[in-house]
Amino acid sequence: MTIVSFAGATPVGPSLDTTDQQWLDHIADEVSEWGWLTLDVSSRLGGGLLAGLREEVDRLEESAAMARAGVGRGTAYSRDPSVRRDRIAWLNGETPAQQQLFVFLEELRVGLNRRLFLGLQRFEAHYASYQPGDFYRRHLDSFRGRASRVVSLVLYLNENWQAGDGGELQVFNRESPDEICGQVAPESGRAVIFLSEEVPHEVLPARCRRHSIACWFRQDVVPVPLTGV
Ligand SMILES: O=C(O)CCC(=O)C(=O)O
Ligand SMILES: [Fe+2]
Repeated sequence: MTIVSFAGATPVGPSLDTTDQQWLDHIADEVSEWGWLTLDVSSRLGGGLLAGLREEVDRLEESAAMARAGVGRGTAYSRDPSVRRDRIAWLNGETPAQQQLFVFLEELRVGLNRRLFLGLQRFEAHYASYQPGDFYRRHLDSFRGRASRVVSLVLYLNENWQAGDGGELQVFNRESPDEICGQVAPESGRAVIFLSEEVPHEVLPARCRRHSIACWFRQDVVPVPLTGV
């Protein structure tokens, strides 16, 4: 697995205009109030970039470059198909589409740090592909106190997703985790942002092929070794 860092390469913060600042204010407010939010990022990313990312994941899938995803890390890592069934490919930031996406993610990293003092150092991102019947059972993206994944962002890439196509992201209340507080359809250009350690979530079984990019903003510069911890 390749974990890609992209920290500090583009000095985007000071050049953002008022609209960008208000947009970042809104994200930070919702994250601190509720722990999560959904956003339409299609106009920010542009149809060309979304199409470019879609083409990349299609190509990766066709060339069998996507591998079954696992859960946990170190000795706790397992590929348990009763928990998750998607296939993934890590982004390396080398293609023009990925570079453009990384500029956007970097803006968010800096913007969230300025507003919420989260100390986010870098991000990592992978494409995910769910085939009909695939799901990802309820989970948190990070264990509290590991200072690893702190903020999660999922960007959906599916055009013309219909109500019966399944594959919604079901989000649970961070205060009372049995309470469902939202269902997000994985439509192209929609993103969901949430606190990795706090907000339980699950991907309901998809009935059509479902593509997304999952990103995590992390507090560590390099992963902390798990042995002896
Ligand atoms: O694709 C989604 O909606 C969420 C995926 C997810 O929870 C994960 O990869 O950790
Ligand atoms: Fe997750």
